Amino acid sequence: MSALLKLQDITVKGRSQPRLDRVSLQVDAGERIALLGPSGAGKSTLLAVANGLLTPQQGRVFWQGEARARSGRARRRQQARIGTLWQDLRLIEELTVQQNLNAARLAVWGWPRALLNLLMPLETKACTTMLQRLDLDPALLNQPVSALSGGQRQRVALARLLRQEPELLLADEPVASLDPRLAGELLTLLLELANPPRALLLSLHRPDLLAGFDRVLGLRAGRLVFDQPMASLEPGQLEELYAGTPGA
Ligand SMILES: Nc1ncnc2c1ncn2[C@@H]1O[C@H](COP(=O)(O)OP(=O)(O)OP(=O)(O)O)[C@@H](O)[C@H]1O
Repeated sequence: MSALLKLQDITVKGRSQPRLDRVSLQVDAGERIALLGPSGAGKSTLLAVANGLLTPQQGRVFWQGEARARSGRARRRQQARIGTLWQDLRLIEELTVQQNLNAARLAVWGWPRALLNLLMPLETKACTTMLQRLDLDPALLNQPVSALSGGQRQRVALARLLRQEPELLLADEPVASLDPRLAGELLTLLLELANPPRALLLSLHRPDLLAGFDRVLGLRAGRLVFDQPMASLEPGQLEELYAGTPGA
């Protein structure tokens, strides 16, 4: 498999200690990776470096073998290949489902088409297909997001993510605030959507939900303490990862 994302010796400084401390890892096409670690370990920071929102003080980031562009069109083009599912979903409440889905295309559309989409939502057929793929009724396309249930919102957020046509999916603790049923459903969906060659890197607080992942990373105090196939993870490694933290 080929490398999608490579982080090399990444350090992000923090107030008293580094948020990430010389972290190196690679995400290959088709991998489904769970990122574990106690609160404050640096999981969100690592995902922010991965999606390009945060530039590390030290180290290098490569996307498909090329050094990450510092700014401009090349950077946006690289970032458009990486889709992020945020814990709070970041849907735009007052806009319709279709306008929200199309928000995923703004990076490639340019502003005239983006403006037109606000007046007259575009690409209805592609949006309908996306909703159907996520078992949502296409009649929802014209509904404002504010009218949807919690479960529908999650699926719309996933549909928007897919509409971006990313090669790498990132998700920052997507199940943290969900009841067990919704959490299980969302993880199953994400694992299904991350079908090869697409890859998934997902941070998680819950080691009980690791089924279906190929690889697991353990982060503690900004350091990568393990990076291995899921099948070889030992219970003792989890105990050590969470030792001395609340709830451990
Ligand atoms: N914007 C920021 N500026 C400075 N330090 C920050 C900032 N955001 C987070 N930190 C610090 O960086 C460290 C890592 O935080 P991060 O949010 O990446 O951890 P996390 O593993 O995602 O935690 P959680 O599971 O609680 O979300 C923590 O010590 C945190 O206080």
